[in-house]
Amino acid sequence: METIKIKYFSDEIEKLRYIENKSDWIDLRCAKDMTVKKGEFVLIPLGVAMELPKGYEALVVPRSSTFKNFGFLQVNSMGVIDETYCGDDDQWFLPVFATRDTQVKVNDRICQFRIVKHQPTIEFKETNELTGQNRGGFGTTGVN
Ligand SMILES: O=c1ccn([C@H]2C[C@H](O)[C@@H](COP(=O)(O)OP(=O)(O)OP(=O)(O)O)O2)c(=O)[nH]1
Repeated sequence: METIKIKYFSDEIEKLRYIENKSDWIDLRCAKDMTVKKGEFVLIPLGVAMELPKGYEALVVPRSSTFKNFGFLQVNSMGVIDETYCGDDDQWFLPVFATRDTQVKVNDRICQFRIVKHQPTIEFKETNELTGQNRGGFGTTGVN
């Protein structure tokens, strides 16, 4: 069990909950009503800032239903919340592109996150030749 210190920027959103036995990804909510025009890029405030456990970062992705419900595409594909993003004003945001005129309401569940451990320290060692077997190049295994 890990503990996350969390600050809410809105009284109108429900508190985050870890739900057991379903999916361990945790839903995040939109912190204000927003009307967005087709073709616009906006940062959706998620109404929370957190101090992640030491040695962890958080990954933010859309819910499966986000595109169907709102027509939003997450422009960075996956948000990475660094452990150092832990200040009092460090609210989490979801950067999105609206593919149609749309509305999102305060407290709507818009995306989800989980925490993951940092990768180990990595040293790059340059070589002129790799000894592994070639796979045939990018995208060569076909569709079946
Ligand atoms: O979808 C996202 C991605 C990032 N962040 C916050 C947390 C993260 O720690 C910080 C910086 O993100 P990142 O390092 O990916 O962005 P950058 O473009 O490299 O900006 P910076 O110069 O602030 O590092 O912004 C979000 O709130 N939502």
